[in-house]
Amino acid sequence: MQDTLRITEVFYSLQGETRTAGLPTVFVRLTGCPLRCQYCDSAYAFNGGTIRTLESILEQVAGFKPRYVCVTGGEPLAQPNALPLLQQLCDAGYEVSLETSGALDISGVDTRVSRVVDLKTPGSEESHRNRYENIELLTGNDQVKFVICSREDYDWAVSKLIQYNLAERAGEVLFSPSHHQVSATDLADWIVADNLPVRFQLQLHKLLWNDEPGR
Ligand SMILES: C[S@@+](CC[C@H](N)C(=O)[O-])C[C@H]1O[C@@H](n2cnc3c(N)ncnc32)[C@H](O)[C@@H]1O
Ligand SMILES: Nc1nc2[nH]cc(C(=O)O)c2c(=O)[nH]1
Ligand code: SF4
Ligand SMILES: [Mg+2]
Repeated sequence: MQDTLRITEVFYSLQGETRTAGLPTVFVRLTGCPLRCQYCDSAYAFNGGTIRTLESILEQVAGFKPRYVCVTGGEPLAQPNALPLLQQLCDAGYEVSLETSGALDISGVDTRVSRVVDLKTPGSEESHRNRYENIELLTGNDQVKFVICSREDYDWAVSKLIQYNLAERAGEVLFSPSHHQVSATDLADWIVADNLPVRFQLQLHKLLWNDEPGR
């Protein structure tokens, strides 16, 4: 039996988020997620997908000749074979990032991978799933993201930033507005007013291509 993963899509686009925003990137979107964030823009990846061998995924990625590869979902870490996929992508020489909800243990992820851990805010309605043990594992190669739905979420994110000293612990702390749920301008103004050591980000792919899957 070969190693397999359930995959929703593999596509080439510009990275819309995180510290490599704007750079051409291959996305591997794994199917399935144990969470149900109220804002999820990738609910089409909850079900369906195709069972594929790691070999066939690596071959398709190689066809794009990328520098950057982003493994996302769904929740990638819900499939055990995400770990060998990440390792083999690193072995192939790509700069690899992983988007994860932080609800599952990140300790087995190859240390060459930039782990983008989304600390789920109360507004997501999944904050009870946060696995705070993950925070101690973060290094300067990793990123922490807050997707903010309201002023209350912003205040909560600031309290976690301070409590866990996240700006020192992680390479980047990202504050992103939940799409159309909070004013991006308000969020930007709050960050400036509070002189926060965080990076504001907008989902570039939504500005460029609205909300089409595979972009
Ligand atoms: C679709 S998730 C997949 C990876 C993983 N399940 C997670 O939540 O990090 C990728 C990123 O998109 C963010 N996201 C999803 N829907 C969003 C929305 N409506 N507005 C802003 N960010 C969103 C998530 O919070 C997460 O950081
Ligand atoms: N262009 C583009 N950039 C992205 N960065 C993270 C994405 C995701 O869905 O996880 C994503 C996506 O879906 N598209
Ligand atoms: S954890 Fe990620 S994929 Fe799962 S529901 Fe939340 S945003 Fe969507
Ligand atoms: Mg997306």
